[in-house]
Amino acid sequence: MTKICCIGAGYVGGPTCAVIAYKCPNVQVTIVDLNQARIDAWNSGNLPIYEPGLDEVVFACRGKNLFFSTEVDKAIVEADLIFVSVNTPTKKSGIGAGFAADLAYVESATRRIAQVATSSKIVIEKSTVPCRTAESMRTILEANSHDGIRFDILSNPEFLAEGTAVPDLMKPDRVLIGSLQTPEGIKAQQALAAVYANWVPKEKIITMNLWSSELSKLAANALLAQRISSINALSAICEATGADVDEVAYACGLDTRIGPKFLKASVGFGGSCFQKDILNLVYLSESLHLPEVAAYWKQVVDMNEYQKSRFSQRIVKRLFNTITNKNITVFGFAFKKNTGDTRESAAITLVNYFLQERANISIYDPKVDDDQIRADITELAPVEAFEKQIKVVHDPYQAAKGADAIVVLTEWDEFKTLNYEQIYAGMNKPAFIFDGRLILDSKKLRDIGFQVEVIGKTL
Ligand SMILES: NC(=O)c1ccc[n+]([C@@H]2O[C@H](COP(=O)([O-])OP(=O)(O)OC[C@H]3O[C@@H](n4cnc5c(N)ncnc54)[C@H](O)[C@@H]3O)[C@@H](O)[C@H]2O)c1
Ligand SMILES: O=c1ccn([C@@H]2O[C@H](COP(=O)(O)OP(=O)(O)O[C@H]3O[C@H](CO)[C@@H](O)[C@H](O)[C@H]3O)[C@@H](O)[C@H]2O)c(=O)[nH]1
Repeated sequence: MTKICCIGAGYVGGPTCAVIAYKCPNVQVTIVDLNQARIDAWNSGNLPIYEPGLDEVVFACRGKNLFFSTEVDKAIVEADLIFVSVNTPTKKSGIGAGFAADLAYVESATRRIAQVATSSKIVIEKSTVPCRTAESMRTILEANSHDGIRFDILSNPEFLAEGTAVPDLMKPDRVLIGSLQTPEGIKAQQALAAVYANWVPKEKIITMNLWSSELSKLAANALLAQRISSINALSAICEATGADVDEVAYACGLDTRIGPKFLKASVGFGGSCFQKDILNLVYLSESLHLPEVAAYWKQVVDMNEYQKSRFSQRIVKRLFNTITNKNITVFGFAFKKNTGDTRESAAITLVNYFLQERANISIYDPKVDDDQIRADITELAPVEAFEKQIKVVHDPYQAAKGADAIVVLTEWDEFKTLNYEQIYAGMNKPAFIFDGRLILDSKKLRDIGFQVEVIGKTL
């Protein structure tokens, strides 16, 4: 029986390897992590991450061919293939701070493999890493190889999006497997391809060289984020001219060369990947002495910051140039719908801005934990300000009671079907609603009596 170990039981390692176990009953999968609480949650009825369809997958195989454990060394020793799926956050200090990826976790997982392995392994880079990281991993592994043990390194970046992780994994657009183009590298590539071939059509399993595979991951995220920044840049022109950004996106998206996806204007992209990976690409470009290339990609992130600040300023301006002591209700704190994840969520930036303007804020999100909201906000603002000015509320109607304005920051479907007559009745007048996700029926809201402001539209 093939044995797979996955180091890192996070948003990627957990769902990815759970789906492998689900689709490959003849493969034994052990997902390990140093974080005991996370592993305990994976072994409980309440999984540590919310993803539609994930419970079914995990509960179907857990205890059969899927295991969660903190026994990292044991799982490494037993495995034939080892996924390294640890976090690679942006460095907060030292060389490259604010841009470069922090590879400390990748390195420590790699060193652990080198230290404890007693047989040859295929080591798979699943984390998103700068181009040529596999070379450093190989150097560490080879320097620590002993007793004729061989390590082959593959790059197998993950393209799942949060909120749709399970369907993305079940039916991926493509699976990339990069390897050194040596006979051993190609053999390792085939071994991993054989695992995916249990459910992914052969033509979607793409093999290529290691560096192309590593760079393709950063490139795909940069191109996706660039589309959002492009439509957001156009949303500013729409607001200034009377054009409607949804109509512009629709018109452009009908061109088959452009396509309709990822052209939804918004308050700005969030999530743990886009900003981190673009900054990583910017750093890589600078390290390669390509300043023009670095500046080009940096602009995608700058435009995203501009969009958040532009929307905040529009809110204050419409609320008669002050929100001090006004009641602002925030609908949605997650970085996108169908996830409880708040990493780099636009809501964090906006709520902090409202705090600085000394507004009273009530926040409603259907999935994000209260503690998470508190942690995100107090990372930037004093705890006293949080205590005094912020309430986390578990009911949208309660959250909007007595509000001067509602600000929609996450595109949760439930926000479309709330009873806005009831909400309007309980708000201060004039009652404002700011749609940062272009999901609400503006006409209906205006008929109720709301003052409605939508990104990329002048109503
Ligand atoms: N979140 C996504 O949607 C997504 C999608 C594609 C790729 N990625 C990439 O995948 C990687 C992982 O992302 P994530 O969101 O799953 O991160 P995460 O923070 O949710 O999970 C990483 C886990 O690795 C564990 N870990 C760190 N070092 C370890 C070690 N030495 N031994 C054992 N466990 C260790 C941490 O405790 C943590 O639980 C990142 O490089 C990210 O860029 C993320
Ligand atoms: O038209 C759009 C599409 C998305 N977003 C926002 O963009 C952010 C990112 O969304 P999405 O890409 O759907 O979620 P992620 O989970 O961050 O997934 C991205 O990042 C992952 C981590 O690298 C990759 O694996 C995925 O392919 C890539 O889509 C969110 O804030 C969305 O609300 C928009 O504003 N407009």
